[in-house]
Amino acid sequence: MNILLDENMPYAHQLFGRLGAVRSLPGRRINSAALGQTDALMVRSVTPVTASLLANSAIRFVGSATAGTDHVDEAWLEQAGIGFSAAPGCNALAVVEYVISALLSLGQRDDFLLKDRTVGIIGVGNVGSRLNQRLSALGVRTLLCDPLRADRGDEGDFADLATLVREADVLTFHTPLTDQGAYRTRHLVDEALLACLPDNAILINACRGPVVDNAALLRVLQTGKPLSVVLDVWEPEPDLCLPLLSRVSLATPHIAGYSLEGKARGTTQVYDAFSRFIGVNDPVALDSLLPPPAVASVAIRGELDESMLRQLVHLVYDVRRDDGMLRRAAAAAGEFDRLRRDYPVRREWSSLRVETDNAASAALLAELGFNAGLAPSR
Ligand SMILES: NC(=O)C1=CN([C@@H]2O[C@H](COP(=O)(O)OP(=O)(O)OC[C@H]3O[C@@H](n4cnc5c(N)ncnc54)[C@H](O)[C@@H]3O)[C@@H](O)[C@H]2O)C=CC1
Ligand SMILES: O=C(O)C(=O)[C@H](O)COP(=O)(O)O
Repeated sequence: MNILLDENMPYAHQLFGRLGAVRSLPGRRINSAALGQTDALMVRSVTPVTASLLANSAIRFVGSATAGTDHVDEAWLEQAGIGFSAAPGCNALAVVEYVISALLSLGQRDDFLLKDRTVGIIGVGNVGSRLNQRLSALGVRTLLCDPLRADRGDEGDFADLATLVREADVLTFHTPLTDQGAYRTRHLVDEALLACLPDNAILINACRGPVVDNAALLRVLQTGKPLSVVLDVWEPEPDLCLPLLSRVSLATPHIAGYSLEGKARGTTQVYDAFSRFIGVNDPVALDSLLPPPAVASVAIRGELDESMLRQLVHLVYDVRRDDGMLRRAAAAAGEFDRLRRDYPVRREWSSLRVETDNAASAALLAELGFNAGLAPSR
């Protein structure tokens, strides 16, 4: 069995090596000539998986260690009889932690409390629903927009996008990138929507670059309209529009989902799916792979306020580090992908043990996903 891997998949050599001969390549260099006699291909989001890649290949299975699947022609794979699995939800918590870090950072910069803001979440799937749960635990008012779920009759209070634009202080987008049908998301944020945003609104895109019309966004920012913009994803990638970069509040190189846990879960989910596909029963426990975190525990006292929460959140992950990294490197060719390839180890909140002497704080921290414990006060 010959297996070709995207090089940006932690633990993949170790795991897929149990099933066959493995080699890896940068995702953007995986093309039909590179496939040779490969039987199974494991990609991330930068490799378009289409008929032109696979039509004359021996590939029987494709895994994508990502939540998004807009790079994969799933209909073609199905009619070609090629197995496929993505990794739904693998990095949802990482994106949530990215968004909350961004909001707490902007709150510190602009002197507002998150709990006084209304956050509109567009796309209430794996990321959006977890973001809603954590923000609600923090007492933040949220408004939810997911017309597919609303039309399906899912439980929940769903509003339309126009309501969120009117009523929310923050709009954060967590939809797939789609081009067809009533729910298409390409350029969901266009010039008309941007014009309707109230002054001082916060716009976050951590899903796919083209969900926001980047040229329209630049034009609006150039007029001096006061907006705070957080962009993790760009239109197009890996090319960066430097004038846009210079006008956004936080800019990162498509790493919102790049916690070690998130990337490792992506690998294990496609490993489990491929194992099942070839009839091997060898499930992998994520915890058996992960190293201990650099910062393992911390003790706090008293009631948790937003400033203390910000410090805890940023002890684990601070989006401003990645913003600085991108701004320092952005002008040079190839840096967007290099920053992603050499991304430093980043852990999720669950990796931090927080001991507190306050029962309410312990309960809140546990609800937020920290490894919280109540310690007797001394
Ligand atoms: N920046 C990053 O590193 C990451 C980006 N992503 C992107 O974020 C997207 C969302 O991730 P998940 O929540 O895991 O996906 P998901 O598939 O669990 O949820 C997506 C939700 O968006 C909804 N939706 C679809 N069209 C919509 C529309 N027109 N308006 C409002 N809602 C709509 C769907 O009904 C679904 O509930 C992924 O498709 C991927 O493209 C995901 C993970 C990491
Ligand atoms: O899972 C997704 O969807 C993502 O956007 C990934 O976090 C992106 O990572 P790469 O596939 O570009 O390494």
